[in-house]
Order: sequence, then structure tokens, then C-alpha cells
Amino acid sequence: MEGHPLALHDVMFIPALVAQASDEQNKKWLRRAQRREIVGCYAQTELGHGSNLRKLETTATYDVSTQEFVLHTPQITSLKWWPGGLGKSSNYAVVVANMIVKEKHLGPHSFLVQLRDEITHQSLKGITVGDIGPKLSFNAIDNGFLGFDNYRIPRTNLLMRHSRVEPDGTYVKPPHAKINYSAMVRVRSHMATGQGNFLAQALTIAVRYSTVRRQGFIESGEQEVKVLDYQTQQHRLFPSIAKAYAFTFAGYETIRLYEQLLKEVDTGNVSLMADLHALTSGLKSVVTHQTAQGIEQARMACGGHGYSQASYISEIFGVAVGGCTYEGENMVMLLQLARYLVKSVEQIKAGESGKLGPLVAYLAVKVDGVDLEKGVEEYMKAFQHVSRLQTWKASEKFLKLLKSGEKREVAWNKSSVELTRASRLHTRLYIAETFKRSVQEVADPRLKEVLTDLLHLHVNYELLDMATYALEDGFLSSSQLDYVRDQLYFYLAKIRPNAVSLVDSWEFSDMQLRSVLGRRDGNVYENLVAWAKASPLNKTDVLPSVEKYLKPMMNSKL
Ligand SMILES: CCCCCCCC/C=C\CCCCC/C=C/C(=O)SCCNC(=O)CCNC(=O)[C@H](O)C(C)(C)COP(=O)(O)OP(=O)(O)OC[C@H]1O[C@@H](n2cnc3c(N)ncnc32)[C@H](O)[C@@H]1OP(=O)(O)O
Ligand SMILES: Cc1cc2nc3c(=O)[nH]c(=O)nc-3n(C[C@H](O)[C@H](O)[C@H](O)COP(=O)(O)OP(=O)(O)OC[C@H]3O[C@@H](n4cnc5c(N)ncnc54)[C@H](O)[C@@H]3O)c2cc1C
Repeated sequence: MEGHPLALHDVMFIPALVAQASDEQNKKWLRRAQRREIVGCYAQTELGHGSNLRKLETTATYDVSTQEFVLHTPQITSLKWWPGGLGKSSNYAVVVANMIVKEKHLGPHSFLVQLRDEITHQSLKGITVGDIGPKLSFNAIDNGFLGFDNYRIPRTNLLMRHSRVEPDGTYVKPPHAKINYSAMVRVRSHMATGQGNFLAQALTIAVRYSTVRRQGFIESGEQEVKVLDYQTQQHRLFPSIAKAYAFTFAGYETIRLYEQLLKEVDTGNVSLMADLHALTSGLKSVVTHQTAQGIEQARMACGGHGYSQASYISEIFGVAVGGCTYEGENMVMLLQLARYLVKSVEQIKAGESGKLGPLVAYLAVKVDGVDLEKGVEEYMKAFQHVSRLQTWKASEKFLKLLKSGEKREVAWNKSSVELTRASRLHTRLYIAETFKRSVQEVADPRLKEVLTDLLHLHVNYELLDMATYALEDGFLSSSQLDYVRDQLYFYLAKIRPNAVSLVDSWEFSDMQLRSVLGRRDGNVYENLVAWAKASPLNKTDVLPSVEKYLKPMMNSKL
């Protein structure tokens, strides 16, 4: 859970080679990387810039006389900063640097760079490398810094699957300007399942503990109740169980789309890139944010013991919440999706609705109202309505500002809160749609019934959560919202008997969870005492600090 020094080798270094190195280059490098003869990381972010990749300061200048690239970090803010596994473990890196050929700045490109000697592991001349120090979490990963002092690498170390520099310095452009960003798109495509998994771990702990913990009464005179029987506890936990499933289903779809993209790009078809970039930008943002909220609720649902490290939930939170920042800060990524949504609105206004992709086609179709009692399809129409409403509102605001003479960037900034709201609603619609489709495809009728209950819980919870949008233009009435509330409470109670099975079905072992509260056998109290007794402070009855500090203080006559 705390991460692994080789995580980035598998998650980004190898995938960057697969997606961006030519077949010829990969004959040399890929097998060695897969056999872990070399260990790599993905070095892009710098001390001064992470989000705005166009302003990366590390340069790779082509020297035609030696057919080498010269890597250089001209000032302190150009140092690579943050890459996982860079500090101590990696001897190679895929380095993203601004490429300069014949004095022309050609933007960020990826290079394979050796950082350390393969035998001694010492850093090579011209390279400054080290660890950036302790972090909120993920402390088993050596996130690092890296500087280059006119460090030379062969021309052939530019990853050349999609773009090339010939020996004479001729530049061959890629089929899509952002194709070098594929390693990021890959991780973003996987993040919904990864985050769903973090959320699932925290929920397994909280739900299991909530059936062990007894506190208070629902009906007087009875035995104290399991805290999971309180409606508030169910409301805290069960919608997140539904989300963990929903995120996993959505993630399966984006992983499949990424694989499809890789194949299509190899045949020169880059049409899926913009769609997948927009989709994964929104999804990673919404999923990481909601996962962090869900994990924190799971911790609080465990009361005081949730705050102890014995719960292990704080560690899960620390790791998961990193996802709100890495692979693109969430606001920045929501704004990337917003660009796509605004473009779609502009297309509709230009009478080109027919050209809209399937995920945004709903933006052109107005619905007057819904009959929620008819079922989940009507909820989907309601989600479409609020997303459409907000997307149009935010887009109109931006376009009006533009028309009034504001510069594009200024108009964008003044509309950005509204735009991020639109992106979230659009993404939540996508999550609900994929959840619905995935449940419909389940063959086992008993499994389908339980998952359908979760789906119903999800759509009612979500609609209530975004109710202000739906009330704003009178699309939903307050009596319809009362119906949604009643449905929500109905499904909380219906799910209660299956709650433990739903979390057990994720099959986390005790070793994986590392939680005293979430033990499969439920022996929480004995093990909490054993855990406390094993604390380093309990190794001796009297600590050395007693003689050194406490006694002089207690005996002081002052
Ligand atoms: C197996 C996977 C494992 C799953 C993991 C789950 C569990 C994990 C556990 C442990 C592992 C931890 C791993 C952590 C690793 C972390 C790594 C990193 O963080 S790497 C660094 C990531 N950095 C970023 O994400 C930077 C964010 N910034 C950007 O992406 C860009 O700067 C930008 C904001 C997109 C802007 O780019 P740029 O300035 O170049 O663009 P513009 O010139 O403004 O043009 C924008 C147009 O370009 C289009 N665009 C942008 N990106 C893409 C893309 N990737 N694909 C397609 N199109 C793209 C954009 O849409 C604009 O188009 P138009 O609107 O103009 O048409
Ligand atoms: C755990 C972890 C692991 C990481 N691993 C790697 C790795 O392996 N390799 C690597 O290269 N990097 C890695 N990173 C770096 C990470 O990708 C960046 O930190 C991330 O992309 C955010 O960039 P930033 O730090 O520049 O944030 P900033 O952009 O400085 O963000 C600060 C604030 O400014 C806002 N902001 C910035 N730009 C805009 C804008 N255009 N519009 C509106 N608001 C804006 C943001 O929303 C945010 O609120 C890692 C980071 C973490 C935390």
C-alpha cells in the first residue's frame, strides 16, 4: 500500500517504451526492462512546472555534428521533481524534455536516458539525482529530483515510434501533436479501477468493523445494536460501496478504450485520442475526489478506532488522495474535459449535431421531464438533463464573455468554476451509464439482483446530491425529490443484509488490508490490545525520558 520503488517501472516506464519507442528501439530496451535488467521511471514534472507541460524547462538540443542530444536543466526550477522511483532505485528514465532542433523548439518529447552505472549504480557524470524527502504517504516510493549538466545521449535515444529526428536534423512530425502524452493517458485510463480498489479496501474495513462494533440502541431494552444497523452508518458507507463497483466498471471500459487506441494509433488512426483524453481527464478527477471522500467517511464510520493506525484507513487515504494530484491536478484535468464540452456546444450551435461523438450526443437533445417511477432509464435522462443544463450555461457564459471582447484565456478563467461543474456532471453521467450497462450484462440472476440494488442506490444518491441543478429550472419537483429520498432509504435497508458479502466479494486478504479493525475473523478487541502492547513505547515499563526529563522537572524546587 505504501507503494513500491519499482511501481513506476511497471506503471509508466515500460508502458512509455511500449507506446512511444519504435520496434527497433524496443528490441534493444523493452526485453531488458521487462526482465528488470534495467530499472526505470517516468521523469516529466519539474520543480517549477507540472501542469503546464509547454513550459517544461529541461531542454534536449540536437547536435548534428555528433548526432547527439544534449540534455540540460538551466536553472533550479528546471530540475525534474517528483518522479516515482527516480531518487534511488532507477538507473534509467524516460525523460520528457523540450526538444530543440536547428534552433526550433519542437515541444515536449520523450527520451530514454541512462542515469546510473549499470554495475556500480553510481550516478553518471553530468547527472544530479536524489530523493525529494518524506511525503504525506507513498513513502516506500523514492520520488526523486534530477538535473542535467549538458548531458549527452545518442540521437537514437529519442523515442521514435511516432516522431523522428533524422541524422541530418530533419524532423518527422507525429500523427497527433499530443501523442507523446500517451503514458499519462494510460495511467489515467487505469485510475478508475485503481481508485475503486482503494475505496473498496477502506469499505471492507469499515463495514466489517461496523458489524463487530455494538453501540447504543435502536429499540430500548434490546441488546446494543451493531453500528451498521443505524441508517446514518448505512448512508455513510453503502453509497460508497456502490461507487467502488461503479468506478471499477467505468475503469474496465477506459482500459479497453486505451488498448483500442494503441492499436488504432499504430495504423495511423488517431481519431480516438481527443475523446479518450477528455473522458479520462474527467473520470480521473471525479473518481479520485469521490474516493478520497469515501475513504475519509469510512474512517469516521469507525469512530475513535478509525483514527488509530491500527485501522490502516489513514494509510489508504494518504495513498489514494495522491491521485487527485498526480497524472494531472484535478481542476486542470476537469478544464481539459470542459474544452471538449464547449467545443461540442459550439458544434451544436453551428448546426453540426450529427458530428457529435456518442458520449456527448445528449447535449443536443432536450428532455422536458421524467417519470422516475418508471425506473433507471428515467434517472439517466435526469442526469443528462442536469449535465446538459450546466454545460450549456457554462459554455454560454464563456462564449458571451468572448463576444464582449474578453481575451479567450481571460473569458475561460472567468467561466472556469462553472466549467468544472459541467465536467463533473458529465462524468457522473458517464459513471452512472457504464454502471447501468455493466449490471444489465450480468448473467447470474442472483448476482444481478444485488448489483441492481446497488445501482438503484447509486442513482438515487447521485440525483439527490445534484438536486439543486435539477430544481433550478423546475425539471424536478420537490415531490419527485421526496420520492428519490424514499427510494434511497429503501435501498439502504434492502442492501443491509448483503453488505458484508458485498465487501467480502472483493476478497482482500488480511495481509493486504493490514487492518486490525477489518480482520476477516472479527476478533477486533483482542487484537487491538495486542497491537497496542506491541507499540515501541511499551517495550519498557519506564522510558529513559523519565530519568532525563520528567524527574528533574518533578523534583525541581522552582
Ligand atoms: C496500470 C496502471 C496503474 C493504475 C494506477 C492505479 C493505482 C496506482 C498506484 C500506484 C502508482 C502511482 C503512480 C503515480 C504516477 C504519477 C505519475 C505522474 O504524475 S506523471 C506526470 C503527470 N503530469 C500531468 O498529468 C501533467 C498534466 N498536464 C497536461 O497533461 C498538459 O499540460 C495539459 C494540461 C493537457 C495541456 O497540455 P498542452 O499545454 O500541451 O496543451 P495545449 O497546447 O494547451 O493544447 C491542449 C489541446 O491538446 C489536447 N490534449 C492535451 N493532452 C492530450 C492528450 N493526452 N491526448 C489528446 N489530446 C490532448 C487538448 O484536448 C487540447 O485540444 P483542443 O481543445 O485544443 O482541441
Ligand atoms: C504521489 C505523486 C507521484 C507523482 N509521480 C510523478 C511521476 O512519477 N512522474 C512525474 O513526472 N511526476 C509525478 N508527479 C507530479 C505530478 O504529476 C504533478 O504534481 C501534477 O501533475 C500537478 O502539477 P503541479 O505540481 O505543477 O501542480 P500545480 O499546477 O502547481 O497546481 C497548483 C494549483 O494550481 C492550479 N492550477 C494550475 N494550473 C492551472 C490552470 N491552468 N487552470 C486552473 N488552475 C490551475 C491547480 O488546480 C492547483 O490548485 C507525482 C506527484 C505526486 C503527488
